[in-house]
Amino acid sequence: MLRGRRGSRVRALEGGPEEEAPPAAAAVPLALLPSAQQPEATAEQMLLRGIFEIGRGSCDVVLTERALRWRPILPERPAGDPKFDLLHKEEFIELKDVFSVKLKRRCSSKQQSGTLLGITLFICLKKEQNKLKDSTIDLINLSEDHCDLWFRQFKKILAGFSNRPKSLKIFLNPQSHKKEATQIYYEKVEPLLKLAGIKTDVTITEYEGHALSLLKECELQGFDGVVCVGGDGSASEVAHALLLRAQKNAGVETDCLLTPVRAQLPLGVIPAGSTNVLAHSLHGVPHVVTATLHIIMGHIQPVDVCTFSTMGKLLRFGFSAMFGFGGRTLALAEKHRWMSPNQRRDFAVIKALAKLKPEDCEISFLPFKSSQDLQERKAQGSPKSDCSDQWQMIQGQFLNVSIMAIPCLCSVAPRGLAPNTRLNNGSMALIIVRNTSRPEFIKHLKRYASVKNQFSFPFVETYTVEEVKVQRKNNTSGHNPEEKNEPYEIALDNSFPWNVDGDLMEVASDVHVRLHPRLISLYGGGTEEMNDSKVTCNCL
Ligand SMILES: Nc1ncnc2c1ncn2[C@@H]1O[C@H](COP(=O)(O)OP(=O)(O)OP(=O)(O)O)[C@@H](O)[C@H]1O
Repeated sequence: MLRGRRGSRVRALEGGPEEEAPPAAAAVPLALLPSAQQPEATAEQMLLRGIFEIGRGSCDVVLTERALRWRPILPERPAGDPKFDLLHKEEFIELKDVFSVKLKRRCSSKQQSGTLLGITLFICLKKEQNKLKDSTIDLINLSEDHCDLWFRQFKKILAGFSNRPKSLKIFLNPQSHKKEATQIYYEKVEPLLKLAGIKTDVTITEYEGHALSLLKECELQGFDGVVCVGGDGSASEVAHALLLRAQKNAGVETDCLLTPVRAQLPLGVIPAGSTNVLAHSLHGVPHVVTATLHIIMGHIQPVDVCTFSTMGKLLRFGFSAMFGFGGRTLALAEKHRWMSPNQRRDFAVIKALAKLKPEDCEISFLPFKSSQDLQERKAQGSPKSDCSDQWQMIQGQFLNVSIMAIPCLCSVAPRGLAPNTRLNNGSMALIIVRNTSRPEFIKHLKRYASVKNQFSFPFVETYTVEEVKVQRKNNTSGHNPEEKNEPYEIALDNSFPWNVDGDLMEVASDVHVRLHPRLISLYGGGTEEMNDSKVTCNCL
């Protein structure tokens, strides 16, 4: 059993912003508050008081609306004993960190339910670097009546957390990464969901696009959220499907989509793919138990989403995109699916570097206007819609262009591919890498893994934007007819692949990317800055 030090709170998770019960739940871990701000036990309404054995001794235990507090019961203070205060110090947990309660019984093969020993509380602990961990606290008391009273009170308190899901629709991609998603789900995720009393309905996807086609029609009434177990491709497909469904339900035309409606259900992402950029960005770490506990605790974050359209037609919803080097690397990796995920990623990076070529493009973008900027413009009498004058245009030869609504944390870029973007700051990062020599470009790529700024090169430009339009100019510069290439390589030389959330998107014409603030809610908690992350790409 994991327990806090004497005199301290068992260090548990801080609550998400939409945590509802108990009424006065704090958003900051209490242990971090100055002592004057910590809730006084006396100031809270006491619900129950009794004696339980916790750890090795009997304790005086008090349950209030927001915390469980206990103090060891010690004999009279011996005169001048300095250890007394230390031993007598109070410990506590906040109830918002409790996700399940069970009666604890001695296992017995003969009896159906063994002798009652007490109550077990299941709690969510915060570990280092954004990780969460489940743990237990045993409250030992052999009295059936006593335990029953406390057990019912804990159940009542847990039922008050209305933001926590009670029923989830799960999509699991058995082919993700090295085909371990099924094992991850049944060994690590399902036991925790069961413990928390969450009902599940699992669909194992059979082909690419399966989750999308099911989500068009399937009944979602009665579910509190949808969860995807897989990599970025799967998570993005489910997010896209939820948003399409929301437009259809609201009767919104998806062509010329200016203001899409929000997805109705929150999405949980359990990382089980080759790249887990979405889960990593959401939780600060691609950790299965952390992702599961955020879902169980009902921690929800609204997240910005982009629409990708061409000629007024919606292509898809997504969180991030790249073209140029990033698009070609993915296209090459997809052609070599038979290799292991790491092998094909390294192979594709090296091959794309060997055949590095710029895209001749015109990129127009609408710079991000903060609400303060807009108020100032309004005060000057210019409405928001009148923004044609603000579009800026860049033309040239670009080695790589990234358009990202989320920071895109991943193993090769622990601070993120777009570290200046947040999950819901209403803007996208536009990162443009102009044509340069291969060694200079490699230097820039290597910076993603280091603590140095990857953008401090004269050939890299970054913008904070709301909209981007990409127009590809005739591009024949890359293909040398004297080079002996495989047919797919010639096709790749002439194609214009986009990497949208790790999925290939081939588009013949111009692409319009527009940001939609807080369009979907994802299960996840706030993240701490990562500073000593390990980098796991060794191909450069
Ligand atoms: N049964 C299946 N067989 C083949 N492909 C599938 C199946 N189920 C889902 N897919 C598709 O596989 C694609 C990639 O899956 P996913 O993202 O989960 O794993 P990955 O490729 O290992 O990870 P990443 O996309 O993060 O690199 C998704 O676009 C999804 O639609």
